[in-house]
Amino acid sequence: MTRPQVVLVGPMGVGKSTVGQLLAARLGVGYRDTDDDIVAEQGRTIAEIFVDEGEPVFRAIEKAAVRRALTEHDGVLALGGGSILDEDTRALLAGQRVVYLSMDVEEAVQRTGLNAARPLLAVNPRKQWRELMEARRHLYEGIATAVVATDGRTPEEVTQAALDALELKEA
Ligand SMILES: Nc1ncnc2c1ncn2[C@@H]1O[C@H](COP(=O)(O)OP(=O)(O)OP(=O)(O)O)[C@@H](O)[C@H]1O
Ligand SMILES: O=C(O)C1=C[C@@H](O)[C@@H](O)[C@H](O)C1
Ligand SMILES: [Mg+2]
Repeated sequence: MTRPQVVLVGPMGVGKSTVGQLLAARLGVGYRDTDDDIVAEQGRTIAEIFVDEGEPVFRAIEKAAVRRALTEHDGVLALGGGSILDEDTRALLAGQRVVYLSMDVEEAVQRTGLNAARPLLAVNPRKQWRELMEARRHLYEGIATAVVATDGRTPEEVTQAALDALELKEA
């Protein structure tokens, strides 16, 4: 069994995939993303899983995917934005190096826009994002080793801030 060097959490569109890949390159390790794992394993998009089977089934698939990735991957791991809703998943994250990437609502709307690939933001992105964050902010903060604000920062600046916050050295 192994464990990731860094786990990235945060809401949809905050830059987990973008920053995760930059961080992995800087650390000289691999990058993995549980949303990508789910799409590969299921052979369909996340939006399709939500439409075909509903959110509870997606969450069960996600929980298994996160558990697997946390024990298999030793690089940078980005989790789906809602994965921290699960209590068992939060327990697995205790003791790991977890970075919460944060942003405010205006930045969120700019980054996610009206992107139909994000089923939870499909109707009224600004209102839905605010509601999601009211329910989740304390969960992200509760499991984070470090909180890195991404507003007004380039992906490279966010990556540097994460390395600094974790006091990690580059490869
Ligand atoms: N620091 C940043 N500044 C500006 N734009 C950014 C930044 N980081 C990411 N982006 C842009 O925001 C969008 C979402 O980024 P990304 O896909 O990395 O987020 P994510 O957290 O992985 O989202 P998802 O929840 O869909 O997995 C992309 O278009 C990306 O280019
Ligand atoms: O925040 C969420 O609940 C989600 C985030 C994405 O990463 C995907 O896992 C999916 O769109 C759900
Ligand atoms: Mg992503």
